[in-house]
Amino acid sequence: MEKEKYSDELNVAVRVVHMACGLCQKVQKGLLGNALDDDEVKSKDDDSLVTIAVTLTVVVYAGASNVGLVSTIQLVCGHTIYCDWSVQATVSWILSNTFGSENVSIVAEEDVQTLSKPESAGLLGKVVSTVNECLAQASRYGLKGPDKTLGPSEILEAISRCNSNGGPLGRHWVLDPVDGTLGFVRGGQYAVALALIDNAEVVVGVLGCPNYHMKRDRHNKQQQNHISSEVSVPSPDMLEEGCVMYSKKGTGEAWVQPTVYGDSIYEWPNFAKQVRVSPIVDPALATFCEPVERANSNHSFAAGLASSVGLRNKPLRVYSMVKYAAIAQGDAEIFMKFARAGYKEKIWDHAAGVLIVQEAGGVVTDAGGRSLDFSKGIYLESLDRGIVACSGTKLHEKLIGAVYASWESSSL
Ligand SMILES: Nc1ncnc2c1ncn2[C@@H]1O[C@H](COP(=O)(O)OS(=O)(=O)O)[C@@H](OP(=O)(O)O)[C@H]1O
Ligand SMILES: [Mg+2]
Ligand SMILES: [Mg+2]
Ligand SMILES: [Mg+2]
Repeated sequence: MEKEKYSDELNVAVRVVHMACGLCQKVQKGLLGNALDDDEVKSKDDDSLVTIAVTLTVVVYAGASNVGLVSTIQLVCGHTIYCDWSVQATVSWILSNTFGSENVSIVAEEDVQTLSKPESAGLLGKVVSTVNECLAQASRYGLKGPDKTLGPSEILEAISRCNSNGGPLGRHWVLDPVDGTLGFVRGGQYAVALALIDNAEVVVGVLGCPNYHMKRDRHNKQQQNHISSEVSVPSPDMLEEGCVMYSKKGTGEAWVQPTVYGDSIYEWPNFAKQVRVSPIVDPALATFCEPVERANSNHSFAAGLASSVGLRNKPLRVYSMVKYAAIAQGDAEIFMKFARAGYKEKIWDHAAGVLIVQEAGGVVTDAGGRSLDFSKGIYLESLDRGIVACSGTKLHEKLIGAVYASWESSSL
């Protein structure tokens, strides 16, 4: 692939995901209010994950009447939904405005059905003001925002323009405006995921992880800037909590930047640091991550595989595509997801993360060892049982072998 191919797309995608992370962080802060103090924010010993320890649910239950509980739950749902729509509108508007709406096909998670109803006027008002506030920051990221404030119909139009079904031919942007909804409302991990698919191949992947920090590395010699010619590199001790990870197909490289919004010490133009998967090949030293909710992945099947290949560490349960980011920067070696039979995985839940892990040196396949097929529309059709992402081929082969063996023995 020529070096410059998809550079403009990557450039814009990284910037708009940075903007969207700022939007989400503001909404999440509003959602959690002032209930969380600094000492409630826990860092793991290895500094790999930052997790807010007190979930919103606990905050709600502590001293709420049933009426209060119901209204708080409604508030939580409202916040989540308006954040998703706001990000989708923002990304859609920027992509269409930059590349021309006639050239842009976007496959995204949200639609405008609920938002267009008369009873959703209040919610729509919030989305409109949130999007305009975010787009007003566009120039800070080197992007062009609208000349005047967008009205409700323009915002609805931007959201509903993301109604492409993708497919095997041509270019399609793929967007999950907020992935890991539960993580978002619980003050934990979530991601903004944007990818570009060209003729069924993921060619650009960007993962915004507002609560996940880049690996601290005092002696990193590979700080570079792909997004701008100027760059400011502050002291590595002062790293903020959020990051944006990105990659372009065929480069063999994946990069991470700290987020720049809010109180961040960073400013655009931002610096970038290369990420690489973990070198660990011994299963006894490896860590696997998986979805938090049992409803989303079969924890006991994953535990069986883990023990049969000799994994000893406890699983790292993390919301959202941050799991792919964790593999890409070497915080964990394996990600497994085995949804219940009948559930069909959607392309926006994986496209960006898969490319980033692969370009950072990892391997991602279905549980039968086949590549994921992004050519069949919004679903990963014919996915064999689940997804297995590893930091390298040795661990991957062991896990796929274990899936095969467990299947054989269960069908005896
Ligand atoms: N039943 C079922 N099985 C498997 N997967 C499902 C299921 N239902 C939903 N989803 C999709 O999973 C996305 C969230 O995945 P996570 O890894 O964050 O799950 S978890 O909350 O940590 O358990 C989630 O993405 P978001 O909706 O963007 O949060 C869904 O697309
Ligand atoms: Mg999702
Ligand atoms: Mg989502
Ligand atoms: Mg969802």
